[in-house]
Amino acid sequence: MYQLEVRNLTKRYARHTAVDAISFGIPAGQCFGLLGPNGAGKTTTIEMIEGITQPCAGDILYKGKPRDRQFKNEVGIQFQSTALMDYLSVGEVLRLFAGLYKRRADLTPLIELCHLGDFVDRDAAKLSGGQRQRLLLALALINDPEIIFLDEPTTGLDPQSRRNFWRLIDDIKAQGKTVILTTHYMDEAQFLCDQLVIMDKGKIIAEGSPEALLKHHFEQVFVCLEAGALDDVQAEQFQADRSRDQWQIASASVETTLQTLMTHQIPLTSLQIRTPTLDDLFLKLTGSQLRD
Ligand SMILES: Nc1ncnc2c1ncn2[C@@H]1O[C@H](COP(=O)(O)OP(=O)(O)OP(=O)(O)O)[C@@H](O)[C@H]1O
Repeated sequence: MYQLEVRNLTKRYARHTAVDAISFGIPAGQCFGLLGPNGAGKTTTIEMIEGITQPCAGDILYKGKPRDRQFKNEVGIQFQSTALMDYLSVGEVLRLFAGLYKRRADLTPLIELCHLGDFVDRDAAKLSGGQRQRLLLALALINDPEIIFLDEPTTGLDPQSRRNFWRLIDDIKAQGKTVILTTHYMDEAQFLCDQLVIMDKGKIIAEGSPEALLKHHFEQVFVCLEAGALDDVQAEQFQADRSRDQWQIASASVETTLQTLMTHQIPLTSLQIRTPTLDDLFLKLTGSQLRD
């Protein structure tokens, strides 16, 4: 049985269908990702599951039953901000929120888990972006939830803070909690998620583990050369695609491709070999880049 399941979940706004009869199931203890470009319907989906937005149609089941008080007690939601943070210290915010719940996590290990020990007495309003996200994460964990929802948790963070946050999510997963996140970063999805649903225009266009999805959709790797390495005639001959400032040749056999390039005396000094990513998958499925 899935810990959480949605069936034919649908949300319409006027004539626009933001989420179009999608179904998926999430086993306990996994990191489940909703991946897709802006406007795909990720936030609407997650907000319907959280109970913030009312679906137009479809079912949401928690442990096999419609969501009830138990669901409310056992989930944690990471919000983008809380107004209280402007007036209180980190420790005060945590204690205040802890007081709102019957079921609650022990604060000392929670502060340690979220690396907030050095900031307990600091004004929450004075935290950096990464520290602030860690406090919001700690607040989502304050009722010791079984499932935690994170909506675009690393948007706006610098690369180092993003990586630190990913490690933190791994630690939360190691405690057996289910993590449900939305993201439009394919590297984030690839690093964190056990299972993915890729959405576009309100529909699911692919689902599975990142590894299985890539294996299923790609037999090739990409042989990449700088833009000046091929002229247009050669590019057509090698069926090379222009991607940013590179030529990209999809190759089922790197040896054969390299031999052919050498036979045609193509300069190989800029050569790079790249395995397909979820960005490539999205491009293949929709004809557009995940991030535009
Ligand atoms: N309250 C609303 N009223 C009308 N349309 C809405 C409303 N909320 C969302 N939409 C529309 O529904 C679609 C899906 O939006 P949603 O925010 O779920 O996408 P998303 O995948 O989370 O995108 P992003 O990554 O930009 O947050 C978009 O076209 C959006 O404009």
